[in-house]
Amino acid sequence: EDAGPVDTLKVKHNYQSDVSRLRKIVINSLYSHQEIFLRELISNANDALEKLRLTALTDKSVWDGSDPLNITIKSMKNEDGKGGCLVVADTGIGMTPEELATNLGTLAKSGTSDFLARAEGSTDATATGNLIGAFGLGFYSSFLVADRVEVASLPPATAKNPNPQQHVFTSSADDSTFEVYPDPRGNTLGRGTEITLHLKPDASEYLEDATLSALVHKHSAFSSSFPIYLFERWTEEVPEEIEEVTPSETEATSSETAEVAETPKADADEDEAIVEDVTIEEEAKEPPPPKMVNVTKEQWSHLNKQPPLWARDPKNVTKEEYDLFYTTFFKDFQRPLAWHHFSGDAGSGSAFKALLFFPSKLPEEYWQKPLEYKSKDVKLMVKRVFITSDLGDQALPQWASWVKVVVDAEDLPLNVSRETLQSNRFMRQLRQLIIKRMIQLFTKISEGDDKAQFDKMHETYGSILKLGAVEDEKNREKLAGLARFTSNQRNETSFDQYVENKKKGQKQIFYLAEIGKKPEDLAQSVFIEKLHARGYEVLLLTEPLDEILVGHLRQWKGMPFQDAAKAGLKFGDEDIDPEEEKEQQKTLEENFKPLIEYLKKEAGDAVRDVVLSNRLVKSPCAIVAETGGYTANVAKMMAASNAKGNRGGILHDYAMKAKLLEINPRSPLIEGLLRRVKDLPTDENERDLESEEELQEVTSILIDGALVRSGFEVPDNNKFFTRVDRVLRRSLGVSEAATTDETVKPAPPAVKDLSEDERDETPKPEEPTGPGIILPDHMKDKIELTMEEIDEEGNPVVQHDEL
Ligand SMILES: Nc1ncnc2c1ncn2[C@@H]1O[C@H](COP(=O)(O)OP(=O)(O)OP(=O)(O)O)[C@@H](O)[C@H]1O
Repeated sequence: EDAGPVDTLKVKHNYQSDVSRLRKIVINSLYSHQEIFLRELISNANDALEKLRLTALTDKSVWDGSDPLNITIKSMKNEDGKGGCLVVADTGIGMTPEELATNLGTLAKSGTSDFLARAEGSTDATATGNLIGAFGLGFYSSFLVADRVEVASLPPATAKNPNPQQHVFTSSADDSTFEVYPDPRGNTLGRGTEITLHLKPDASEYLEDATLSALVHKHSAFSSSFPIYLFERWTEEVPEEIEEVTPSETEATSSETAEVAETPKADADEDEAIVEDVTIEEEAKEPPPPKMVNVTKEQWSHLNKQPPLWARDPKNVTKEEYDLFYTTFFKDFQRPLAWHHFSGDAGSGSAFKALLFFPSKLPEEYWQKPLEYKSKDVKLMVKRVFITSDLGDQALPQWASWVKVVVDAEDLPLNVSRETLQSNRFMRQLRQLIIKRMIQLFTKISEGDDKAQFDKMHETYGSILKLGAVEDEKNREKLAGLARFTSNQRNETSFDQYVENKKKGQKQIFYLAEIGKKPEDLAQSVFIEKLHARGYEVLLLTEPLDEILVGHLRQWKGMPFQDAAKAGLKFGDEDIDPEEEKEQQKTLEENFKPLIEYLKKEAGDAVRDVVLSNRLVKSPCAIVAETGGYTANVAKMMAASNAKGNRGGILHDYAMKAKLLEINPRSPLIEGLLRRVKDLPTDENERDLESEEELQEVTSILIDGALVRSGFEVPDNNKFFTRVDRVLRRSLGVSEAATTDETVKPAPPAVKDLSEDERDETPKPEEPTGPGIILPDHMKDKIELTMEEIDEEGNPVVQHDEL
């Protein structure tokens, strides 16, 4: 075959493998999401127009503002009525042939492999659909509806590329290759990109104007601030009188307006050009009623005529419109949790309108590294023109960096460069302004009646509020006030609610912290036994940031925070009955003095002191950290993070040891121990060493038990269990000297020592040759094995014959 002049210029490329994989997913598993292709193409067209406009800010030769920036959609049915093409075009930045090949032939997006793996692993089409909603398939979604796609593109002339040439990228749905070649039609576009989709037979609905118009309204009404035009044709029946023209004159009329029909002007909606193509259906018959004729009318109709949502009066915007705006503008497939639509002057006279959204879910990448996440969704517009989403030095603090905002300023000069923007007063105020509005929105949800929304807010943003309170000193009080905690009395309480609930005389906010523990388990802790029994509220802090936050706040409304696992706990009513209480305490201390002295000696280094407890009800004892000492929770964090800080230093050692053993004078166990200690003979000659050792052992188990009960680890697990074993034996009356039969069945011989045949043979069940030991045949006459069974006391029971 003779290669035509164009064919010789065609360059064939292979798709990068990721692209092939992606196209496969598109073609095979996304049938039910066909319609998203239009949204994706419009979004790309919008980006290309935005890019052109931004480039033109600094380089007027690219676009001097004279020709319109717009997106057009036109369908063309085949003559035979079967199938046809859909053409989506823009007058944006366009692509060079190299860009056509790289942009459309490779996947440069981060996270693509992850997306592919997830989409390929999923059998659930809806899940894949959601993934795509989140990820955006972009250009490749064309193959959902098209067998073949042609992309003609022409970039603007620049100093570097003074004579750009229009090129075509073409590929079929089932090809693993694509071609790029000069457009045989020449530079027809003027500038921009034109995508022609040769629709699959099952996608012919996208040739219908009504379907296309509905789709644009559904998915793309808010996705572009550039006009989107649809080429519409329809037939009207009109009285014959207007058609007092000959067919040739009609053609002339139509060609006069053809230009308008072909390329919509920027103001096409005011100047709607209608092309009338007339067919005379019937021969003129006499007389009236007037003859009716069918007239085909055509028009570029402006689909997104409404001003952008943020510029409208909030009173006239419906919830559906906010939802739709959010999902299309910020490309999220889930509806937002809440929004705030406001305007103002940023204190500097710069009038602006803004829309702020809380997503209902935060991106995975935010949770993975919240401290490195950079906001990309504060979109700054000037007079409806997108300028930047890079706030540079004025970026939001980490806790707020996920928020999605569009701000449209009226008074900023349109050609502000990004650099001058950074130092602009409005920009400096923008950050505080957004944060203020975010806190207002959180407060509104907190105080509102929508319980479902409130719950969702705490599920999604609970930790964010705490992060904010820790990170953002200026807004600490406000954010901490919004945070909710579980307590021993209710599932959610704020610091304010806690303070309202305080008991008479109570001067401390009680809390107990252990990361990762369930609040209901924490509620069982020894440390809050008495607080709980007496009806005091204790905050149960189980999230990583909780304790840090409490540490930063130190107090709330004048009430200091008190760790229930630490010394210093005061109910606040200790002074109500001072004389009687003090007397009682004195007697108790006097009474328990011998036990306290004994325990101090026995506890050795494990604790710094032993005291009578005022926080225990049922438990015999607990280990309490002193002020400056590590609680079990902190000790665990230190171990987990392998914190080097003071480790090995004097402070660290002090903090590790700064613990008190608190004993409960009303516990029968402690009373029992006291009796035994009191009974110890004081005379050297009367000492009973065995019972002294027993008492030491019991005491040691009690202390270790207190450590465990209080969340610490025992210093030596082996010693602990050896002691427990001994005490168990004693209580069961088993001899302490009795040893355990430690005979075990040895592993069979190594496979490499067996002959070939034996290796393949499946082992036959053998007659037992001894206490459960099976020898392979070839070893039976080589090995002599004697075994003896012993009883508990270690005495032989039966003597087995030799094997
Ligand atoms: N109409 C267009 N005009 C100019 N360039 C385009 C056009 N459509 C696509 N491109 C280029 O091709 C690239 C790939 O497009 P694709 O739709 O696959 O991904 P994307 O637009 O980068 O991502 P996403 O669709 O998720 O926003 C774009 O980044 C852009 O550079």
